[in-house]
Amino acid sequence: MNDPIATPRAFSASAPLKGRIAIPGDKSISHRSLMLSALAVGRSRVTGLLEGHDVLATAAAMRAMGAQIERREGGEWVIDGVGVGGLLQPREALDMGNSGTSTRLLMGLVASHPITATFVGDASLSGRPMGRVVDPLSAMGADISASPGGRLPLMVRGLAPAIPLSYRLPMASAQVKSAVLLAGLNTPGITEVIEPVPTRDHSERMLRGFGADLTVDTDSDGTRHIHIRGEAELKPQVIVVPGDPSSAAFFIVAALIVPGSEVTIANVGLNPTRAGLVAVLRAMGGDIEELDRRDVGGEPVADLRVRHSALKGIDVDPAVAPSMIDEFPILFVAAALADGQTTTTGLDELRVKESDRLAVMAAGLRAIGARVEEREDGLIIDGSGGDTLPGGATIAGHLDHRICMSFAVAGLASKAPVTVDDIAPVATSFPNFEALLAELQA
Ligand SMILES: O=C(O)C1=C[C@@H](OP(=O)(O)O)[C@@H](O)[C@H](O)C1
Ligand SMILES: C=C(OP(=O)(O)O)C(=O)O
Repeated sequence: MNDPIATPRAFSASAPLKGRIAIPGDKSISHRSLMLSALAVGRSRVTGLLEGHDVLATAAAMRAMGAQIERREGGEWVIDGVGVGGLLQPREALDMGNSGTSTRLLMGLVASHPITATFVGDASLSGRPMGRVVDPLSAMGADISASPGGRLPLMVRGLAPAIPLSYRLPMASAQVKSAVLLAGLNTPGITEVIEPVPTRDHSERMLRGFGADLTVDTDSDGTRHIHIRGEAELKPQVIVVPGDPSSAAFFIVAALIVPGSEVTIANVGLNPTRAGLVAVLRAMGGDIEELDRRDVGGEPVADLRVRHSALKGIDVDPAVAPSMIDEFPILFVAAALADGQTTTTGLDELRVKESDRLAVMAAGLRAIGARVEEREDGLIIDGSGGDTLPGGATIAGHLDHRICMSFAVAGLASKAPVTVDDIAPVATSFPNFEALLAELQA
């Protein structure tokens, strides 16, 4: 799915960013909208779906397993589901492209259906650990043969009826949680996921919205016990996908670090399990105002007005990490422009994303003149105090959209241009990133 010919792109010191933009739909909610609609009985309609490569990989896979999925003119998606238990054997390998979410959640779905599916992906995805879903899904009875190290390509032979499981998550991962809950959808009895550290809760909200019997009990120490009753019948839904806070993050930081900027980002999802970056940037002195807080599709949403701000370095509490796990690359850029030191810890999970985001961000920021120390589980960054960075380097994006966009934003506050070696990966999550940037620069 990635362009075999690299498309380098240079980003240079920017005039103030001004104006109002709307960012595309939330990637996590878009994946789940397609999967759950494809399992409902009847026709669902989705607007605001993110039409990035990752989500399109999910759409293609659900089609290959029997769902009818169509994009109508005007951007509405219409999905005719097969019903829980009704997924068909795909004829060919499911190409997951660059998408960890597609892979892990779909492995969960296949695990409790009487079908066999092979999962393949690009070079980045093929290096990422799948053992974290192989373990619980095998315990539910799926027969999974993975490549060495628990990697792709791998084959899942589902078991129906599967065996209900009570599973305590060994790492904070919404993908692993969701894989087990989705497997539980077609498993007789109650499947339980025990979540010691809360992660994004879109699966729970949406499963309930589709009519599944799902309950959450929280212990006094915050541990969540999520129960789903299997062999559920899902009812079709009309879904409006809110804007993706992980995409908004790039323009929030861009507006904060480019002098003279004032930008309004419309329709940003602010589910508390996703909104960590806004709180951290405010603690650094960022001027981020919430306008018109409202509810879109069962998720809190607001427009954000962001003005250029003098940022100061802080110690980021590792407890907020799961609520901003994909936003650390762009936070590191903000920290590189702040006054004083920013420390981050507890970020081991960043090493197994589309790239090793700690190593790649540390190397790239150093290459453009920032002062960065890489630790096992985080970065320590001594900021420039608001001065532009030297820039003038070409950054390897390692097939990681968030790395590419982070260095694009860094280029806007650098003396010499910052070149991203291949801009193509941005289309996995944010196809109109460059177009929106150009709008704000016009
Ligand atoms: O469930 C999801 O939609 C996601 C969960 C997170 O991954 P992990 O579960 O690996 O933390 C996140 O990084 C990813 O972009 C999307
Ligand atoms: C980690 C990410 O996605 P995925 O795991 O779905 O590839 C991301 O979008 O930053």
